[in-house]
Amino acid sequence: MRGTAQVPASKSESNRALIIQALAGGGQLFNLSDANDTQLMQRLLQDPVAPVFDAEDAGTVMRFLSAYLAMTGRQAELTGTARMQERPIAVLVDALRELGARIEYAGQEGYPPLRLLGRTPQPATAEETEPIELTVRGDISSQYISALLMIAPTLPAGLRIWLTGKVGSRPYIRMTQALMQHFGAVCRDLGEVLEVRPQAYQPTDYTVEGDWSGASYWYAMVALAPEGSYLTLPTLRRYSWQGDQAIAGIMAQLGVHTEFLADETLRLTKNAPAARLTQDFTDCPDLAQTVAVVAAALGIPATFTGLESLRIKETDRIAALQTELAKFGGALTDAGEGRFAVSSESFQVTGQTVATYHDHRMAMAFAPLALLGEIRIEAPQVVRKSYPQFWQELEKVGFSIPAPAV
Ligand SMILES: O=C(O)C1=C[C@@H](OP(=O)(O)O)[C@@H](O)[C@H](O)C1
Ligand SMILES: C=C(OP(=O)(O)O)C(=O)O
Repeated sequence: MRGTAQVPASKSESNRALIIQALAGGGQLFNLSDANDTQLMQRLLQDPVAPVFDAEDAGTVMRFLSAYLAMTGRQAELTGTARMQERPIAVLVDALRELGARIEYAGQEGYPPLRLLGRTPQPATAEETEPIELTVRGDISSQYISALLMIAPTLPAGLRIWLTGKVGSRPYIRMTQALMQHFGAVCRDLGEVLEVRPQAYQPTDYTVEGDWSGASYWYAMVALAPEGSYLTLPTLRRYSWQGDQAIAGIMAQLGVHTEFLADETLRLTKNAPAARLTQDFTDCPDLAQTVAVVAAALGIPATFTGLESLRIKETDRIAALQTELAKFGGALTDAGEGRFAVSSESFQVTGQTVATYHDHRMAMAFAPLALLGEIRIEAPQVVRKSYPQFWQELEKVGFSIPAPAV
């Protein structure tokens, strides 16, 4: 395999930039993602009177818009797919209520859909200058914290958030802070405490970086490709705000060498892999599926930790991985105390059909197995959530993807 693959623009950066741009009242955004999650955010933000906002299956849209709409005092219903209605949101709703938002659950308590009923302005604190203090758990989703941080500069006295529990996806919180800062709003990060003073966002231009989570599938392909393979990936930065840049270090152990030919041109080449892998995914949960499939396919025994949030994403990703890996002779076994073992016995790719469970990452994580044999992917259009051009890019580097026989 040799060639150049285009990765999409980061949907995480895009969706933050869109919310902050709306709060800043201007600034131009370049290289916005064509992901459905971003298209959706853009559309919904442009509709000032919609009575119902449908976030579909986009976690960032659901969480960031809840905070944005609630704090701008809008009255509307916020809903999503059947799966979105199983993804918890109580931590964010509780916090927004403390900030004066009136929110009801339209269905099950603690889950979307939400009914936003407007906002009672916060009673001034004794000292007008003291920020409102919130305690927010960080062990369910970092998106609640990002959502609160982005609206924090608009609060009359700002916000101080005390984080409790094991904070997962921390780099996404740092990405939020970096984008806020880019638009002129400072967030003090004291580890357990995040503090934002009232500030005005400045309309500023921003060019979104390529998506490192999307790049992970290309790393996987190089890991499974024959000796002498290489790939070039444009738009990825040496100094990224995305925690999923961790894929470079992880894949170094699975035999992929990363080199920047220029600041935004990445070259991946094939190397010898290590004998085993131990990896904590607390900071980068979206990489777990990619790495699990590669380790199993290469027969490299691996121990994974930090997978707690996988069960509440687009699907239960642990169950989905277990079922699908088993079709090839791979396994993801719960070893207790938060540890999972990836193993495989005579891993073989012989035309199996992979179910995707409405999860873009299931489709993309298993696609690289096509380097080892024929494989069928069910509902391949799921990739539109984050990487609509994924299959076309595969064809460009030489994969043959015949239309399925009906
Ligand atoms: O803030 C973000 O852009 C994201 C945060 C992560 O979610 P959690 O914080 O729920 O782990 C990640 O899995 C998701 O794909 C995108
Ligand atoms: C978990 C994901 O997205 P979200 O939570 O934003 O739906 C993802 O893209 O893998």
